[in-house]
Amino acid sequence: MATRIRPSSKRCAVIGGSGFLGRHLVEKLLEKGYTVTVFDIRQSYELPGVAFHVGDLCDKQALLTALQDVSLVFHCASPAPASDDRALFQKVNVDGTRIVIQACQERGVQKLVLTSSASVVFEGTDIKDGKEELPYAKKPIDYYTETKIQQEKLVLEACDKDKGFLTVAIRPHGIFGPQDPQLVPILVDTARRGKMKFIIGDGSNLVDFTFVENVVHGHILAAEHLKPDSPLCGKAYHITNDEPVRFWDFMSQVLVGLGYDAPRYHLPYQLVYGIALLLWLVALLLRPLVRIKPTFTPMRVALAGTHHYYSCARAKEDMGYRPPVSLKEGITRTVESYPHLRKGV
Ligand SMILES: NC(=O)C1=CN([C@@H]2O[C@H](COP(=O)(O)OP(=O)(O)OC[C@H]3O[C@@H](n4cnc5c(N)ncnc54)[C@H](OP(=O)(O)O)[C@@H]3O)[C@@H](O)[C@H]2O)C=CC1
Ligand SMILES: CC(C)CCC[C@@H](C)[C@H]1CC[C@H]2C3=C(CC[C@]12C)[C@@]1(C)CCC(=O)C[C@@H]1CC3
Repeated sequence: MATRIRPSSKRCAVIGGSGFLGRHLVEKLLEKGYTVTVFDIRQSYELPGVAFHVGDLCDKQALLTALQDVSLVFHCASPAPASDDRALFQKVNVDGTRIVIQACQERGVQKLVLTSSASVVFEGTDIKDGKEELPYAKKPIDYYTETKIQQEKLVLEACDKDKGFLTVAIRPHGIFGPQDPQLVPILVDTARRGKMKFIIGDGSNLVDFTFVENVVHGHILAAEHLKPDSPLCGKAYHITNDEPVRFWDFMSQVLVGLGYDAPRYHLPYQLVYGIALLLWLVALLLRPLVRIKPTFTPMRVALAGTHHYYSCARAKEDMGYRPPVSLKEGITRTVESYPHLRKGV
């Protein structure tokens, strides 16, 4: 009987490798001596030593081609939460992830590391030092989160030590850092439109913002600790900066760092949430006629006005995780990376 030669454990693929987190992950993997294939719906950069495969992860044949001789797969592709497209989230995050699992199994991939999200347990009300044991949200805050829950379940349930296919899910929260197309750009855009004057609630709510390099570190540690006899198999792990911060202090530090004023005036949380809900309903009703994208969505108001921070004790215990970059340093490096978003530029 012919013996199957297993590909080197340092041959990996990053699905979603053209995105914000994916690109940082690819750069770190290269630095650590991995051979990297990127599979993404678009190619956003070129790097020596990286093989790009442009394709949709819902296309199994394209994935099978990209995953040839790969032993480790990172899956960090997703439509952007802001797209708010229910059918697309279902197609990519759920049906597409099923296809990713099948393709990995058919190609003899040994390890699959999924980028999930800590929001899979968030229902819009306070979470303080949340552990992984919290149940999945029964009422997820949006379609994106609803499909991230299904995606995580699919990947963790696929873990099969007997078949030599091991899976783990990383749940980051509030990723920020250089090249992020969402957090800082949204914030600056809101400030430039004069809408960053208000603090929703009393401003004391604590949140995790996680520097992108720490999230990358968590992914690589998880991949390297994922073995048949390790506790990681089929489990989810919070990866944070382990420094919960007041949501409005974080926003203010970024804004002030870029030359804008920090928000000052307080608005009652329930009032703003109610208005956001109303606007969302109006936008939904008008959708067949016109597409409106309100700044204050109920999801954003909930994120801005509640506590949501998570314990990463399990990652510390099982894989020796410690965040390498402090929040202060992360904010400084992030602010410096956006010279074009400074006030007056
Ligand atoms: N950013 C954050 O704060 C958090 C992110 N996450 C998770 O981390 C992961 C990475 O997020 P982030 O880097 O911010 O997101 P990005 O949007 O920057 O990266 C995702 C990448 O996946 C690509 N992609 C989308 N659909 C497909 C598809 N059908 N086939 C192949 N590629 C596709 C995107 O292309 P395109 O841009 O063209 O759509 C993009 O290049 C996601 O799974 C997200 O859910 C979890 C918690 C927090
Ligand atoms: C999961 C969180 C820790 C990370 C949140 C990322 C984004 C959802 C946020 C980035 C910029 C934020 C923002 C608001 C809400 C949350 C963000 C979109 C507001 C809309 C909140 C209400 C305001 O006063 C304006 C804010 C603009 C920036």
